[in-house]
Amino acid sequence: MSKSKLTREEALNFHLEPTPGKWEVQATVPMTTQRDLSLAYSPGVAVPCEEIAQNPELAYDYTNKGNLVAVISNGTAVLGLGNLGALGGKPVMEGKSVLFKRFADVNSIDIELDTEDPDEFCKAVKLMGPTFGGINLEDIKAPECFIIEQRLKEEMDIPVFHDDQHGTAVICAAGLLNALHISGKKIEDVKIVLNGAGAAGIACIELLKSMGARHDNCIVCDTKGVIYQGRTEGMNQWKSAHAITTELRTLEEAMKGADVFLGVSVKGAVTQAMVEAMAPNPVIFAMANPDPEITPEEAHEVRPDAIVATGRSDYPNQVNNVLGFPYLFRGALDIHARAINDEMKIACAHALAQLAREDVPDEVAVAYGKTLKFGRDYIIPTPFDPRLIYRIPPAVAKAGMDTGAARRPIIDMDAYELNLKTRLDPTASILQGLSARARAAQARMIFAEGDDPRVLRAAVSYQRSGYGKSLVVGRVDDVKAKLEAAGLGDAVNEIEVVNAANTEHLDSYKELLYSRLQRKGIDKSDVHRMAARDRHIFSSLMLAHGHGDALVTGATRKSAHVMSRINRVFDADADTGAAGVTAVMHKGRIVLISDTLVHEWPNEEDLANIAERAAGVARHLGLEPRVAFVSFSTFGYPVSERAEKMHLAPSVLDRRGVDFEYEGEMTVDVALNSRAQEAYPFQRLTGPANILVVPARHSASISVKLVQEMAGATVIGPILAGVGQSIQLCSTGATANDILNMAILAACKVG
Ligand SMILES: NC(=O)C1=CN([C@@H]2O[C@H](COP(=O)(O)OP(=O)(O)OC[C@H]3O[C@@H](n4cnc5c(N)ncnc54)[C@H](OP(=O)(O)O)[C@@H]3O)[C@@H](O)[C@H]2O)C=CC1
Ligand SMILES: CC(=O)C(=O)O
Ligand SMILES: [Mg+2]
Repeated sequence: MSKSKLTREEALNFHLEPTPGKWEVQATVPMTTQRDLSLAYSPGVAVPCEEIAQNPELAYDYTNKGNLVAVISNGTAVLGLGNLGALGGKPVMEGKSVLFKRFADVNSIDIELDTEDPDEFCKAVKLMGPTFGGINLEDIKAPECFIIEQRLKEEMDIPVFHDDQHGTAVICAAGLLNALHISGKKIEDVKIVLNGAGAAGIACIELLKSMGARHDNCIVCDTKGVIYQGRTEGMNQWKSAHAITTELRTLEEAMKGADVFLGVSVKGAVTQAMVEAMAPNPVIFAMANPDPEITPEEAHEVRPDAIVATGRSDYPNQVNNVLGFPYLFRGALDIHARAINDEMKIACAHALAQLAREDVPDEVAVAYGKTLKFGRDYIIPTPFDPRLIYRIPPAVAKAGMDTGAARRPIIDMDAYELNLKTRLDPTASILQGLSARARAAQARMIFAEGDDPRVLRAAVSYQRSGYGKSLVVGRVDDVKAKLEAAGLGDAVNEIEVVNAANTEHLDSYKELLYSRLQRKGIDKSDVHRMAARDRHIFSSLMLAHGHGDALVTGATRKSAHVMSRINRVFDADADTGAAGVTAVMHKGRIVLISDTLVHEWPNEEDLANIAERAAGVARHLGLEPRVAFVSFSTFGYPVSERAEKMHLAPSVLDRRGVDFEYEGEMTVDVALNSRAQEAYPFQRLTGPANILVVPARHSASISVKLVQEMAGATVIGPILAGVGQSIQLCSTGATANDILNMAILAACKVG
């Protein structure tokens, strides 16, 4: 893991928490009552069973087959790491499964088969056919992968697709189309050197030849060097098909004057001298994972005119099959395809190439923290481009329908595209955007509770993920011991540990504190104790003096206690209009609830302030605010003294003339459900509310915790808004990852 700042510990922790591995199964139907049980299982389940037995096509309607893909491997070519065995490859296969879900809403499970025998492998996969809508073969070494895929394609009636072959080939072709366009060369004319004649290599060169590359212009190399006519060592029929008549014998010789280098071999297989010998404006796709054949830095050092791509996300131009397999299968599943054929793959390559040439939406620029424009450093869309989901599958589906691969053609392509737009979880892009903004902000983050191992892990992640400097308040020896116990011993030299004993600013901190508290019955010795011994106060003083840009605390003490300490230094209280806003995310929906932190029992003016604070947070998160003042009554019924302030709060906002939608009072179902809103045609919200202003802090806490515990919603916050300083409070049950998320919010100054 050379370039990125990921450490082995982080990689292991990521896989260990919150539960071992990377995914779990969830039911999509209610499973609560006796009746649910009778429907989901015996006797109700018998009905769809009988229907499907009569007409197998109905499995696409009554089971999850139509949106379920198996990622199947025997672990014989795990990335570029070699034969790690079936179990050794499982983390990669679990990873592919979650990528399917994240990028194309395809449900996927990984299956690791403990065999290197193609017959056994094929038999196992074929027998599983009824379960799945498609089979994604992964990380199976050549030449067995060719035999396996060919046989399964013949024997199965669902798409069988070896991702390392065709996924890679499709992305490589898309990137190459654009790279050649930029360097002003034609695919028919260029001399291509391919290093690696395995699964990925053979498929790449075949696809490029089918798109116009000339056989005699393509030199293929493997561990034995150039594959030439008459070579006998290390050969197989798939390599032979690409053998050429040539005197060249080594990769080094082949690279002289080459226009294009394609690497799907291993780390470091290419030297700077080889790259130096290439033709003007060379194209170098060093696609080996996790480390490329040559790094972009090394290539550019000797050839500044090169267009360089790798398989990694931490360099520009990520030529990686993650841009292909989710969308190829999405398109194929949506037409109940029998196969993914060449036309579908080529359509995918062209759609990807085309997308990269178009204007990049702002949200992508935000997510990557930089502007992307078609050119040498942007020849292929980035994996987080939100257009991929609605641009690539329609192209694939259409090609499948045009070539007879569809069992159920799509009639209305416009409706299909609209449907694809709604498939992705919007919360993922919100978090992604925040993370990019935090990275751009490079905030010096004060972590007040350096004696807590979760906080220390979050602080190390914050800094190592490139968000900025971590300033940890704690004792140096204690921090060191706790980092060592967490397996992060080397991080003690990276993060900065600050405390009253090692700061030169203690006197000015005390001065500020005294000036604020002298008329509140606090004397100088109290002030010394507070500044020197209370980490929340000490951290707040650091922030007040600009000795850090933002503060995260609250993981070790209840928020009321922490707020009282912060308020010694700042005015973060109800009188000054501060408010706590909690983001609740569930099933692709995000709702902000407020005030979850500051006001105990707000009046209508306070409620209007809270709405304004929450609207500000919503806009920071990229949401257009729609506020509902919620209660147990809707527009005055039932009449109740307790609901009156919720009834009056909208009129306070009317008076203020704010620039966002608001309405109330109403019950939560009316607020969140546009059907329920139809019963009140006069109401002014243009859709379901995304901000709920609740009557009191207890109802805020009850609502958040109820959806968290009952529905398993993801909760971020409370975000402290309206303080003028960036301070975020974690909950005492926060994990290291939750704390990191709060630091990211603090860095973005969301409050
Ligand atoms: N960026 C992306 O999206 C993808 C990247 N890859 C990467 O491509 C690489 C190969 O994967 P895959 O095709 O599945 O694996 P295979 O095992 O099927 O093939 C590996 C090929 O690389 C050749 N090779 C190994 N070492 C060298 C070397 N030093 N010089 C020249 N050739 C060498 C092998 O030669 P021989 O035949 O002589 O043994 C073989 O032909 C991996 O690094 C993988 O991570 C794969 C898929 C997608
Ligand atoms: C990306 C991928 O599939 C590989 O490196 O094997
Ligand atoms: Mg792979």
